[in-house]
Amino acid sequence: MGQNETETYQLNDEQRKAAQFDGGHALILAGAGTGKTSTIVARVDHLLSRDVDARRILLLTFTRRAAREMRLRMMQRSGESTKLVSAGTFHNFCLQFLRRWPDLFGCGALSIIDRDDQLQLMKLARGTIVGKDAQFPKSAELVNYYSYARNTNRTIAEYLKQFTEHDEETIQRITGVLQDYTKRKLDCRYFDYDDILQLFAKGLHQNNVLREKLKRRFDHILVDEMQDTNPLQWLILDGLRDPAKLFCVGDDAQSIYAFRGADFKNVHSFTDRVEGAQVLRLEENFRSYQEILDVSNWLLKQSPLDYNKNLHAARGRGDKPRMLEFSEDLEEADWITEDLAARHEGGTPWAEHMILTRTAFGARHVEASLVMKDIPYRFVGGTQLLHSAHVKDLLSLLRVADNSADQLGWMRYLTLWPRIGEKTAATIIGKLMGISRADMIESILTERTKANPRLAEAFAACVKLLDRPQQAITAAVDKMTPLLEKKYDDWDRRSKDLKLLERLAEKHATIGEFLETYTLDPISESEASNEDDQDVVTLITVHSAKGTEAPVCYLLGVQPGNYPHVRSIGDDDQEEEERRVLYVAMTRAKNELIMTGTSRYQGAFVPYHNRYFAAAGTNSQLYFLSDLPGHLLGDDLPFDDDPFDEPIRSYRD
Ligand SMILES: Nc1ncnc2c1ncn2[C@@H]1O[C@H](COP(=O)(O)OP(=O)(O)OP(=O)(O)O)[C@@H](O)[C@H]1O
Repeated sequence: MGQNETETYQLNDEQRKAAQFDGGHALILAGAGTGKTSTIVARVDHLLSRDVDARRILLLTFTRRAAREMRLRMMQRSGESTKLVSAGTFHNFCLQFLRRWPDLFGCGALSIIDRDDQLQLMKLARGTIVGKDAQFPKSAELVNYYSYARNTNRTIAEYLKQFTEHDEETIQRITGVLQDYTKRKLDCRYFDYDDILQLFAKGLHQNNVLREKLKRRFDHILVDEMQDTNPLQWLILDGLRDPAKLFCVGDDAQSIYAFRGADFKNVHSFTDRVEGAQVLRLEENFRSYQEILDVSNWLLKQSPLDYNKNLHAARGRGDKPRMLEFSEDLEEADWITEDLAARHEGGTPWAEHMILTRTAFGARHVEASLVMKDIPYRFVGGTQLLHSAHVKDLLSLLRVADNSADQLGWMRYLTLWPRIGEKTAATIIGKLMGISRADMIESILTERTKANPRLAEAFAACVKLLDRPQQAITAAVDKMTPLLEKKYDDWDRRSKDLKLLERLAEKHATIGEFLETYTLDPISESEASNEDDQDVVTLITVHSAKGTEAPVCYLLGVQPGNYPHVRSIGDDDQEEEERRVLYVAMTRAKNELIMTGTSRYQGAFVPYHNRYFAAAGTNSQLYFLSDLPGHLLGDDLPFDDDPFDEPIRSYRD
């Protein structure tokens, strides 16, 4: 749904039936744009009208953005009382209870770490257990194994045996590294993304007291994007249901998170797992014109899987999607931004346009062109604000102020200062471990880092401001600016990001909460800087675009090698997921879908996009749109109507 739109329409019969369902558990199987979000919002309204206490409704989403959007729409529809509905991501929901009852879950204070930290920690574990062995899986692969096994609720050994070709000895060594990794994590009181769900699921299923407490907390559990739940998330829902009723909404054709262990069969096997559950369908699409759905329907029909989807448009007919081909990236980018500028000059707000990209990297030419033409934009899924080096430097101080056992944070913070190398830092960290009193830490720092008095001062200042994150950042910036100015040539540009941080922190109650929010659900630089500006173009990765829409959508890089992505070719499941990624992308458009691509692929320049692979010596079937009938597209792709590609019929025939 377009952000901040107020619903002025009536639900159709399918939606009403779903929203007012008064039976037990329900699965709402719905195609793109059929109003899943609207139906969930209407369901909450229905429950409230039946005097269900808002506090006993739980609404789980996959992203913070989706939760925010739901909260806003619930409020618009049903008013203030919806503020009492618990609406958040799976991770936030679980974390809230881990924090509330740490003893019952068996966890104390903790800091959430992101993938970069996981990699660093894994590198240390790999180095200790395996040493130098180029043949042994790299740290990134090990982090993936670790995460995938847990999200699919398997032991590491089980997972490795089933899904990799490693021999028994390697499996044992990998298990050893992962055990060392776990130990390091616990020593530093770190939690990674998956720990949150795992610990919650474990407590829920293995601790009867806890389960009874949790089960009694909610009467209705509403789940958005059910197709993206992984087995661990399913275990959580399963543990919370009965007497609580599940109301799960999903679309198997939009499942694009298999790489995180999501299993869209959770949708298919719902009625087998949840006895007596009913399946309701939503099939009328309210978002797009039929021509956009025709191309999307065609794409799904080519699949060997039966998605059983044939979306029809409530809005009727409009323009056909267009396919534009350029000889290179820059040309593609310039065309898009010129088109945008012309539309804006013609009176269309920037916000009505969305540019979808496969990856942040794949949009760099467009981003550059937007900047050059001064077009305001927000890049959702772009370069993460908290990932840039200078921001990480500053955050290292906040991290150690918040959790003094945070060894990675200390290593970064200490080595920023002159004459403190990794060895010295390691010695200081050794002294600090096990000490939790801030004044004692401060005196060790003062004693050990005499040449850099600001190092301890900055720490002391932040510790005092743990519950005033904005002021803590101001203090940290003040103390660290001379240091960072020297480190970065382009400090003027970088320092602007720190201002952004201060602004973001304003909304949070503690440093811990601030760090946690953006570690769990990262925010991009341009998203942070344009958070409050409404009239901007949205540049967005397809994965982040799920659940959103715009009147005009430009879909970048629609060309062989991208759909399916070359890396997925050969793996049937992955190829199929790629089809769903393209499907999600296409179905975001309300009025106009403009697909663009470049004609360079693997060095081969071929004039027509649907013949690249043949020219590059590759199987043309590997491009999803190679057989797309020309009549489904607008005028820019005259392939099927090519006047030179028709036998001439004699007038005598
Ligand atoms: N009954 C209705 N009448 C008119 N418009 C509707 C109706 N229901 C939903 N819409 C509109 O249709 C669009 C799609 O709705 P929504 O975003 O809820 O769909 P969705 O099923 O969540 O889509 P997706 O899964 O593709 O993200 C929105 O613009 C919404 O305002």
